[in-house]
Amino acid sequence: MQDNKEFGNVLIVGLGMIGGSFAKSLKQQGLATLFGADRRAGELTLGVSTGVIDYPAQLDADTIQKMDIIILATPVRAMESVLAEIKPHLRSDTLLTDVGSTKGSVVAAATKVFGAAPENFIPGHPIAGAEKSGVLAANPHLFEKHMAIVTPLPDSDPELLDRLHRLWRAVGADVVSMDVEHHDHVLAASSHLPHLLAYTLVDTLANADRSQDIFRFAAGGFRDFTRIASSDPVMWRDVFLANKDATLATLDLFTDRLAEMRQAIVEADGASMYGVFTRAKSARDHFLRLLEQRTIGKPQQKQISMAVAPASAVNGEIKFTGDKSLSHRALIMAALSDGVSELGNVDLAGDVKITMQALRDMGVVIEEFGHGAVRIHGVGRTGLRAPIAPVNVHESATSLYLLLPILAGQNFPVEVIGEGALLNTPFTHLLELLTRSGAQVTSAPADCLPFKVTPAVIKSVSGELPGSPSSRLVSSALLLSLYAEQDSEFKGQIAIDAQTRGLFSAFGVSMSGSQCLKVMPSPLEGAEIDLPSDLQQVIWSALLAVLLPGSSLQINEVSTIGRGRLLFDLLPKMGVQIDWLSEPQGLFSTRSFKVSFAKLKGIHLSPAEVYEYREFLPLLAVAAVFAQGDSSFEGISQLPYFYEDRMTTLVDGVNHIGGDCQWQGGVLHITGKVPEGGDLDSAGNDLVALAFLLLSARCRNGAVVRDCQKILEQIPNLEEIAVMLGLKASVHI
Ligand SMILES: NC(=O)C1=CN([C@@H]2O[C@H](COP(=O)(O)OP(=O)(O)OC[C@H]3O[C@@H](n4cnc5c(N)ncnc54)[C@H](O)[C@@H]3O)[C@@H](O)[C@H]2O)C=CC1
Ligand SMILES: O=C(O)C(=O)Cc1ccc(O)cc1
Repeated sequence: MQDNKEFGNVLIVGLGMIGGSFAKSLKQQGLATLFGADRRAGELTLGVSTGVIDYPAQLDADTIQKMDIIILATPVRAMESVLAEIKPHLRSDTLLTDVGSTKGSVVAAATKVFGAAPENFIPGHPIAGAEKSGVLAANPHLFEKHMAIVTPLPDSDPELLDRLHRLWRAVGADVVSMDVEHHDHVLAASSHLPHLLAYTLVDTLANADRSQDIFRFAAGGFRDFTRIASSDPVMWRDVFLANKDATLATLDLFTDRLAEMRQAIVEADGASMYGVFTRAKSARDHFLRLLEQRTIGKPQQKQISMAVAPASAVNGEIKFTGDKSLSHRALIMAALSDGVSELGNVDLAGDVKITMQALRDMGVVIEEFGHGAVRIHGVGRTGLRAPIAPVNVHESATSLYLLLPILAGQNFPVEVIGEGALLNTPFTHLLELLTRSGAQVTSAPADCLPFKVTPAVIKSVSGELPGSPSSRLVSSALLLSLYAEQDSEFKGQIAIDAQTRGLFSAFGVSMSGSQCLKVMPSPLEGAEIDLPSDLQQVIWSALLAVLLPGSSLQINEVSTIGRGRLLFDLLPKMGVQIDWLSEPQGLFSTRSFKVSFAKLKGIHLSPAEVYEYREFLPLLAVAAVFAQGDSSFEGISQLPYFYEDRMTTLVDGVNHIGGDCQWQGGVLHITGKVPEGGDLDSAGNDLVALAFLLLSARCRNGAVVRDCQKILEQIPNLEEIAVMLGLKASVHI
């Protein structure tokens, strides 16, 4: 027997599917010498012959005393008698653990047997399994990319806890730690209740009249829903005997909801049913994506690049999905309205999905009809419902800026959490805006997420906004003003663009004044709005046509107010010729136009222009790279820091592939010059990536744009659009 293996001698008591899978993985990796004990001798014989264990064993003094690790893998109610057998011979430095599906009962059994749970006993539970049982179902890969929960007790030995973590990691699991009671409540809902429902459903139908036909014509749904009713009956009987209270609590909750569904059917209340189904569908879709990330590997860690070969010409006609920023805000305002809104051409990708999920979690019914058509059943300004879990804005700063002000105006407390880079971002200006208006928001240190929002009276949102406000901060202020007791008056820097005014007026909110803007809080009315094309994509494709000789591109339904003024004011100054094909129409003065190849001229942007067009600076800078003569952008350093970061990444990329951009005294100077091409790193910034794709199309040798995950999340059909326009772009993972 070798004892130089990392985990030494390991004994599995209960060599069934889970114990066998564990043993097989350790044995195949050569990490331990495996012993198996089972009350069924046949399982041990099979265990040896199929290479799951090295030796069959008894729970006698000789065996127990030479073990470094003992893992209990019997059904949970058998563990007490197994512990009693082991106790007399157990060494204090042997790690004693288990894999049982309930934890309170196992701790109670150990306490009963030992007087108090010993320091070397640390319970565990893999969240991986199958409806199979027995050692022949052992699968050494069962735990890979799944979670294993450990529930250390107050006196657990830290060194042995460390060994338990290493043990689970060795079989491929991600280890999480939680307390016993929490474990039993969470698992009662996520695992025990579904098994109870599956067993009961199959049993009900199997004994029903017409049961033959019910099973004969059972569609895929029945099979999916009831797979787990093939699980081991002894194991599951034990689970429900062992986790009685937590299972009853979740079962009662479910029974109440089922009764509500029954009532909805009695009353033919389609709206309620639809609400539950849409919420459940989107919650599950969202949850499945998270699960996929766990099992397939996290996509945000995958590097996605786009290679662009020098392109010839772009031609044809195109209409883009709706403006992202308007989509976000229109959804929120519709959700807060006292009626039903019909929105068309909404961009439902990327960050907008996160906002939508949060609204659904708070009781808003959103119907999707494809191609960006949605119907939203508004709940009124203060009609959101407290979500079951914290509101998660993931990595979307926009969702945070738009949701936080409306959460501040609700009458329930709520926690807001985020992920990734957002967790290290201070939101000082946003918090300042909210708290000085009377909102109650507390944050983690350094103004970072998570935030706790408690109900409070919003007094007024008046005054100057902190710093040189970002577009998001302006939106936060406007949304917050919907909750203010008094009219809000904005002064100074803040210029509310015509699109925003249009959006607010569509929902019945009036604004007056231009220098000193007043927002009168009032109930919102449901609206019918068709959103204009996304302006980033419009400007991107228009510049693509302008840069590539032989191009002629028609772009449909573009808003020509607000930032849409770019098309009238700024681009023509650079030599772009816009041929308007239709008269302005509707709320956003939407028009179609044609744009063709043109020789660009350098441009000088004042600080006011830089502020107004701050979201478009990366695209404008790339246009300047290909323009004749010099360009300069003043005042970038006075913008919120992330605009400057964005431009720094852009400038580094341009210079890296042979362009000529220089910062002098805070002014960005760009000398027109066609770069050679090469590698462009967008550092995960979506707008920089979009600008780099434009840059690549016209470089001498094409280029590869790195780190395109975010832009592909925001514009999922970007590759398709590029190909449709005639751009030679391809995605590489
Ligand atoms: N099946 C699953 O998907 C999962 C099960 N678990 C837990 O893992 C444990 C084992 O489950 P499975 O491997 O699925 O069951 P299994 O039925 O495949 O294996 C259990 C084994 O324990 C043996 N056994 C029963 N009483 C015994 C006793 N007093 N002394 C010695 N051996 C005894 C049985 O003969 C059998 O071989 C259970 O506690 C269960 O709650 C945890 C996660 C997933
Ligand atoms: O087969 C399935 O889908 C399961 O649900 C597996 C499972 C069963 C019991 C557990 O305690 C953990 C996982």
